[in-house]
Amino acid sequence: MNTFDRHDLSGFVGKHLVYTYDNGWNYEIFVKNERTLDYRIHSGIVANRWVKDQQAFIVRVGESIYKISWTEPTGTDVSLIVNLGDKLFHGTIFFPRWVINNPEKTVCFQNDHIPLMMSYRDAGPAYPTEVIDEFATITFVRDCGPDNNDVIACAASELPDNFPENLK
Ligand SMILES: C=Cc1ccc(O)c(OC)c1
Repeated sequence: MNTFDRHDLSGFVGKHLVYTYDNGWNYEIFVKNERTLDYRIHSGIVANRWVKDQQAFIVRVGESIYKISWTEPTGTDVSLIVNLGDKLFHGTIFFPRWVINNPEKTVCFQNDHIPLMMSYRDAGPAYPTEVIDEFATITFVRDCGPDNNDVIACAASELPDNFPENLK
């Protein structure tokens, strides 16, 4: 039997993480509550995109291992494994073809453009999907408490040059 309580997300909710994928893409996530995340993207094909209050499935699959899965208004599907004990992370991103063709269309504060993103999603093309399956290294972790709206509050391009060192 498991020695951990799979329903206990208290070791994960409120965590603020920065991680770098092996392909060089740098991402930042805040686990806002048991069902919600905020994030911003520092580099990669959609650098400077940021999102608040994305609804997600968040589950515990090990003593300090969590999985987060969601589908976005753009039609992009994401599933992440966050292994806090080993500072190891794995992300699988399923990009619709239109995002690969025109990534700049998604670079915004998405919350201000939800109907537009859904219209892009519905216009497609969706296929063939581009699957990005990459490990990442967690470079920064801190606790910010649940439902904190100050953690992800601007685009990566609007942060001070010394981020994230200034947050430690
Ligand atoms: C497409 C969104 C997306 C992709 C990979 C990620 O690690 C992520 O973290 C918040 C978000």
